[in-house]
Amino acid sequence: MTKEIKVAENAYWVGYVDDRKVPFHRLTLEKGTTYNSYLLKTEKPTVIDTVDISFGKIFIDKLSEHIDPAEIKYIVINHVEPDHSGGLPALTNKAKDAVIVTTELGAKELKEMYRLHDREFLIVKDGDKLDIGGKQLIFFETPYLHTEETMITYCIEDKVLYPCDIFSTHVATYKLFNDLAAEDITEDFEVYYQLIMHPHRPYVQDMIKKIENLEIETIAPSHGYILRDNPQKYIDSYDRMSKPTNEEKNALILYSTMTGNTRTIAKELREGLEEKGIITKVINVKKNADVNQIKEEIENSDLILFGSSTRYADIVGGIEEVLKELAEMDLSDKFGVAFGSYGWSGEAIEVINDYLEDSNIKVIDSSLIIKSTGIDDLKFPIRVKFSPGEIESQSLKESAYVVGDLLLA
Ligand SMILES: Cc1cc2nc3c(=O)[nH]c(=O)nc-3n(C[C@H](O)[C@H](O)[C@H](O)COP(=O)(O)O)c2cc1C
Repeated sequence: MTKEIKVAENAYWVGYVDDRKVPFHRLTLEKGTTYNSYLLKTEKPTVIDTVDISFGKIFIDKLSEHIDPAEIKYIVINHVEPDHSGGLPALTNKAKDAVIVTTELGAKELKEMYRLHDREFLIVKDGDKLDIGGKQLIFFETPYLHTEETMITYCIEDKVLYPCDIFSTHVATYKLFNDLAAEDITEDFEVYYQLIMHPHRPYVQDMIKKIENLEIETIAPSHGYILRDNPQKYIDSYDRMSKPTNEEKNALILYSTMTGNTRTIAKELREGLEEKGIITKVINVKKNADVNQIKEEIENSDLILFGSSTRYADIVGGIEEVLKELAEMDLSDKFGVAFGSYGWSGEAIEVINDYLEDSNIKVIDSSLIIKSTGIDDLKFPIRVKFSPGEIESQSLKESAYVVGDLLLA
């Protein structure tokens, strides 16, 4: 039995300290990590997040030092990734009647991941409250921090924020409170932010707005240190690191069209990029366009989006004349994206992508987006059948946001 770690009155850490060199997001966590789970021992005992999927049994043993797991009434899952929800199969096995509290998307994903279709779920939205008998919890949706379904939990009576991955550090230690740390934790804290949160920094700003009126005495995240000494310092640090930079970024959208559908795509992409603060220029590249002038525009841009519709399996307008030049240019510091409207096969988009691949531009494709952001429902190159409808327009905006974030990272 390890020493009791108490976060607040009747609130205990029931996590696991993983002192291996932990493989994580294609990195190795040299200092290991912890999976922080918390037990609120109220009239309706509640567990907030669990541990990595490899440590289900140890987790139940740890929890059993405080309570018979069968007594658990609520299991709050802030974030479905298996390093936090992985103890759920072991816990639900013991806590037969516990209700799982999470977001709508979280519930959908958990049911699939752990075959929990028969379990009772309580779906919560931004600002919803839950009385757990002696303490009240409030939930806030914090999408993309770190994945789309994520939320955070605040305990009103204890003034403790349980933000899951947000405000975490990767370090294996039983001295879990920041004031007990043997060394300055700033670097570990900031490195974690840069790796996990920074690609989603507009959402960090949204999250900070949601918590700014909460009285927070302790931040109890899901990895590493529990921040009870000056928690505001860490919120301010996230605010500072996630603020948009003044460094100007330029995008160029080049397209060719027959009837205007690809122009509409270009317009949606431009609007999305501009919402991200990226200065965006759009050029309709007609036959006999001035290729040298367009090359100059490319040189001055950080991101170039090349679009064409498909006509008899081929590219339209004058854009291919520009594409032919790319292999001879140094584009190694630039990102490139292919897009276009099509009817049934859309070869032009793929041929554009081939031109990009044959140059040294950094081609944004689905693989790169998944690896850098974890987002898998936006497809690159960007393909739209005929004219974009409402759903496609929204998706184009989101694609622009993701590309914009990549550019600003
Ligand atoms: C003459 C002609 C040929 C076309 N050939 C193809 C084709 O080979 N493959 C395809 O996917 N779509 C084909 N389309 C459909 C267009 O790509 C589609 O209508 C697209 O939305 C047009 O976009 P735009 O307005 O930007 O030119 C063809 C359309 C026309 C008028």
